[in-house]
Amino acid sequence: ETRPTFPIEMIDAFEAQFGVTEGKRRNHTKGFCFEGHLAPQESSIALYSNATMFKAPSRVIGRLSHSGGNNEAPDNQFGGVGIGLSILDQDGNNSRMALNTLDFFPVATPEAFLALNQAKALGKDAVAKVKQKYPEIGTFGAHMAKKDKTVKPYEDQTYNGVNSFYFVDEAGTKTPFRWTFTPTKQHGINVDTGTDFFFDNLASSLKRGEVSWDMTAILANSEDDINNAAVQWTGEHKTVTPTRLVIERISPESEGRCDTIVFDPLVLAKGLAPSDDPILLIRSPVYAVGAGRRLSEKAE
Ligand code: HEM
Repeated sequence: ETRPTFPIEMIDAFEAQFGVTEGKRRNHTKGFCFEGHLAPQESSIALYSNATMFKAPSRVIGRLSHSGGNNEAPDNQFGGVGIGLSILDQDGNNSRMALNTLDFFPVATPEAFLALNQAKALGKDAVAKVKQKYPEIGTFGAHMAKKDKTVKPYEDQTYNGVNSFYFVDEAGTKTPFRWTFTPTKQHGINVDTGTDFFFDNLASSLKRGEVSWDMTAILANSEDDINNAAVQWTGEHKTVTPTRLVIERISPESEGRCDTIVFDPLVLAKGLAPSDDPILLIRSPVYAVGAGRRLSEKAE
């Protein structure tokens, strides 16, 4: 149970850390829109989920973005990136997803994430204190230190759901899983690089061929921690790839259809359900508070 003011405190912490770009998102601020579709793949998904999006093609409006609240985040330096999807299936149901390039989350609870972000606005000493209180931040830091820091365009990234969800079948049986979107090929960097080349690179990749990801679900083993996003699932896992995300076209936010969409991961059609992961459950009200601020700035 989190206090009602938590989402406001969380958005205030992003604003203290990054400042405000009026009318823009408070996190994942820099990005652009795309449109595309989902193409169903493995019919064995019917064992786990009766979602329409896995049976018939769906339309997608999405957004690719840099993590963090810096609207000038450079494309030519390593950093986290993300993808948001708003999926309209053939029965008219809408589902939303937002994934990023983390292998697991730095903290297990909303309270720890708030403390970490408030500390980042204050400086190194404050962050060191938060790290002492939440040792999982150290585990995460050690993992990130070993990660390949090669700059990759949005279309070459693997995106992870980080939080767990459930597939739900016709009988209501639930199967816990985590998403991982794997690019079906590597496109590489094909344009001049600078602080802003991701849009042009994706435009060029689209001209050369299909830009797509296999949307693979990693099914939980019995010992996996479902409700703790700070714990990575390791070892052998059963997977199923119910569908493929295909990008058709991209547009700047000012011209695209994604800008007013809130990629709230709790908007889910039948066949999918959220886990009890507290990090997942807090995202919905936090994104809503952020959306309230940015959309009212636009309305002024
Ligand atoms: C407590 C944890 C988290 C907080 C407080 C948080 C906060 C936010 C906020 C404020 C936004 C902007 C929302 C908007 O204005 O519409 C955002 C966007 C986003 N978040 Fe999170 N987030 C959290 C966890 C996560 C996790 C675990 C993931 C991925 C696995 C994720 C992926 C994304 C992505 C991809 C976007 C951009 C979506 C778009 O293009 O609008 N976030 N987040």
